[in-house]
Amino acid sequence: MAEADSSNVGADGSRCTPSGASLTWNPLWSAFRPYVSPAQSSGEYSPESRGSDTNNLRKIVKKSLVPKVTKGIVETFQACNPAFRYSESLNPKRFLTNPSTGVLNDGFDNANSDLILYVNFELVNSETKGRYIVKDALGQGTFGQVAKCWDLESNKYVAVKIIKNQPAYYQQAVVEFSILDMLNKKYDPDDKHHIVRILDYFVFHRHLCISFEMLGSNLYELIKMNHFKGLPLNIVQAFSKQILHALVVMKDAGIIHCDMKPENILISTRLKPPQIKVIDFGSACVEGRTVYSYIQSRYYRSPEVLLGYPYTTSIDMWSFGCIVAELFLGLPLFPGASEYDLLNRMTEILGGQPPDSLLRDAKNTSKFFKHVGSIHRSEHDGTSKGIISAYRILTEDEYESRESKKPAIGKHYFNYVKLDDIVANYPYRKNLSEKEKSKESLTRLALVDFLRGLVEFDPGKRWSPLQASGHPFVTGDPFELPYKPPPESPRIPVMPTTVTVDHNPGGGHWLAAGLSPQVSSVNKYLSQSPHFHKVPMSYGSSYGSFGSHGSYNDNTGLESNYGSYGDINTVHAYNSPLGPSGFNMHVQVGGPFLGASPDARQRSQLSHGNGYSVSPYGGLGPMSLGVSPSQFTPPSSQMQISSASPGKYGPTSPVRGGTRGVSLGKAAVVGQYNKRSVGYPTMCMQSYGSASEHGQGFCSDGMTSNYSEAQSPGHVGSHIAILVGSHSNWRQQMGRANGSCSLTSANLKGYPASYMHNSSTPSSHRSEVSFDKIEVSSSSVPHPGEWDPGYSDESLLEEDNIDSSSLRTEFANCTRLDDRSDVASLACENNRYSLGHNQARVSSNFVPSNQRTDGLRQAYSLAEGPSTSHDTRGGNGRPQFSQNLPSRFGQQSIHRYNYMNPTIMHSERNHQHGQPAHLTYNITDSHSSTNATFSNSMSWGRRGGHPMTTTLPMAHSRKDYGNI
Ligand SMILES: Nc1ncnc2c1ncn2[C@@H]1O[C@H](COP(=O)(O)OP(=O)(O)OP(=O)(O)O)[C@@H](O)[C@H]1O
Repeated sequence: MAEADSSNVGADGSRCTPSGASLTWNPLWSAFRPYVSPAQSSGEYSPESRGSDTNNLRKIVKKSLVPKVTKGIVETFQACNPAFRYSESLNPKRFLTNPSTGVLNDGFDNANSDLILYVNFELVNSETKGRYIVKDALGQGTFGQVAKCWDLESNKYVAVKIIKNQPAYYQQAVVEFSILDMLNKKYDPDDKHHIVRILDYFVFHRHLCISFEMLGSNLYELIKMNHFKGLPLNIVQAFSKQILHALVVMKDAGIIHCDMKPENILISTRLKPPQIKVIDFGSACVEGRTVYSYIQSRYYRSPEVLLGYPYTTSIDMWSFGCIVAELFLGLPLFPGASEYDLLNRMTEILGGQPPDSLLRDAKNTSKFFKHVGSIHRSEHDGTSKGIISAYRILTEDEYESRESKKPAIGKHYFNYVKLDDIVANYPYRKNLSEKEKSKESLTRLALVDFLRGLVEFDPGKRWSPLQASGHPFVTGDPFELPYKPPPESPRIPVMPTTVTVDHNPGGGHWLAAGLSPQVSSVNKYLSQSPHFHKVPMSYGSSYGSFGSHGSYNDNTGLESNYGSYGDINTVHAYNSPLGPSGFNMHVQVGGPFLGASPDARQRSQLSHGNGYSVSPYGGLGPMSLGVSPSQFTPPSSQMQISSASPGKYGPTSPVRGGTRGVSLGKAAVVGQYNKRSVGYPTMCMQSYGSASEHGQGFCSDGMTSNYSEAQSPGHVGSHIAILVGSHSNWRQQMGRANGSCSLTSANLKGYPASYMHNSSTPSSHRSEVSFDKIEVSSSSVPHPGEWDPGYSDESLLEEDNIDSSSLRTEFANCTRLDDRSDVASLACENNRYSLGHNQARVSSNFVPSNQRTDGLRQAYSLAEGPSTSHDTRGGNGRPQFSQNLPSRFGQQSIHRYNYMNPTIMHSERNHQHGQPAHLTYNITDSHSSTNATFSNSMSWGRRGGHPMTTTLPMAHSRKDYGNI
């Protein structure tokens, strides 16, 4: 606008007024000359057009400066220069991946084998032509990245997990996908069981991408937003019920999640009323085929896992109990700084210890217990009766002398020791009438009883999800103690062959559980596949140990094979003539061949190979399902995560790291500490979305009685059934595991075949991976709306719908936020939420739900107290509170559009320093109590007078690697 139009320049070079009057050149005039519309300057000016020009001008002028130069910048430019054209391609890129220098995969990947993402980057499913526009980062971990993407087909946001471009990560993702796909399709087709949905998957530039439904905040964030004061009981009840739904399905399918914790339960805001969903099946395994002994995040780790005892789906119930307690208390029930500390807390708080039968057989018993030889009355039981046991937990000194190191002991945050007292004396919300308090006290009784059935030392007595679902705390029925759960089918005996793999760096388990990356004799049909590639004999040392029947990998090309895997396993693969591309493959672990399809005309038998996966190209490669990526990483390439440097590869949480040592991303990179529990699941793989979905029995548990169910009904498509046909009782749900899932060639076009074959990670690749200097894009990156013309208000709104206000929408329809009383009340009656008033309050002043704002950070650090930064548990500080450091999720400080009003959680509760209100089971009015408590009278908000120290446990930094 400042530049003079050429039409205003006179023939002599002097400036003219619009009317043509010649002027001596005067820059001031040129800068402030009256506006001349294009029509005027082109001579098409007429008095009639003047009005519209002026209106147009007014439109621009009317807007305040900020919108004009921000979201209206294109319009402004065009007003200044009609010839201006906006071109998105000329935009500077806002990178979401760090580092963002392309050094691998033709420049598409950074040094960590992560696809370099930036805002508006397009992911394309080459098969379906589906396009996903990357809008933001949701998470970053060792597995890869999770990006918030706009799905152009559905016009919705989705969360796309983009796996690192490495075989091990790929394989791990296949396991996650396979398990989840089976759960989605076969066990929860109507999406009623609170398990995250998989929407799509594809390979893009050699990266496996899995698209999930977009979810919001997780329960840890929710607790955090409530300043770790715990949630109202009715919310705890509602969430418990929903989580149980998921657990029922998982148990039904024989799937052990292995990493249940608040962080892995996300709130779905699209559903009304808001619901929670369980995510992260990256550690899941199949019951009866458990392999890894080192699983679960520490705070949520069950006694049997801790002690090295065979485990079942009941370990998830233990974790669930811990989650429920944490939802109510706001702090972890067992924030053990070490396993010893964890066990000690369990025995103190619960007043008991694992049964002798467990202690007798668990492999780690001697690490924590002393065998006193005769019946012993435990000191840890506060009751007069004591525990009769031949084992006694070690004292700290004993532990130290036995382990040659002091056990890390964390702080105690509760003013009471016993579970009953902790719950009973937890501060009540303020403004509760006496009547309401007495109602809540009865509900608390129900809660304690509920928790006791979950955090039960004896896995055999621990309630199943179904049994727990009937508890009055969940149903809202009158509570009568003690709750006697209906008998459930006999507990699944853990098969004697269940293997636990040491997490011993020396003895490692590179080849443990999963399936051999190499199988010497390859089924001819496999080898005939144009996409089948024999795995190059390039494996380095294989440290797997499994079974006792000799070397698992009998491939001659293997170098040091330190482990044995048990060659009792037999793999049958056959070609079904009924399916044009039908490969039916059954992997047996011992026992006769079962579940054979009658149409199997040709069959070959593979020995020593119990691990197969589906080649993306349609063939079956000797890849392991549930194989730990680490298995393919020779010791030489082991990587360790510095506890002090939790970068994005650090544990996502203090507890998280504790868990797994696991998997790929997570554990794989931890190298020798890898302890992923994936094993080779009895899993059915089937073409995603193919007609073969109807297949029954391909996921038979391999028992003879399931033979008939293992018949192929003649569907078309690739069926890959991996049967773990054990003689021993594998699980109760005979023949129920008819789910099937697969990643097939058709769906994975473009993925390097070699990745499907358990080939070892090329050393060159490995050497390129640096796990210790990864930083991710930080919250310092400007909001896309600040600079990205492609960013629209609609996208902002869309995001708001997702989890802006994480709770705004999440609970928009169910919360009653009372500003005046500073209590956000949630109306929730047996999962029925009622729309509250004063929603406006939650619509402002949002705080990023997945990113600490100053406010939150401040609040958090206040709670932490000065000592926490010196807390050495896990050796981790709280870098995630730093804006540019990874969050506790082991990911970047995520810049998200979702904001949440922290104040909604700020309601106060009465400070209660009174006498311990010991729980009593003498309920005189039990009938009314529970129901009443679940009525909509519950307030949402923190409790004042938190009985715990204001110093938060280090736990909340979630930086405890838990590998002690
Ligand atoms: N469906 C989803 N909707 C929204 N966010 C998601 C979704 N799935 C995952 N995320 C985000 O991505 C993060 C990582 O996802 P996920 O937990 O599945 O991977 P992970 O392998 O467990 O990662 P980590 O290394 O953090 O354990 C989650 O913590 C969450 O913040």
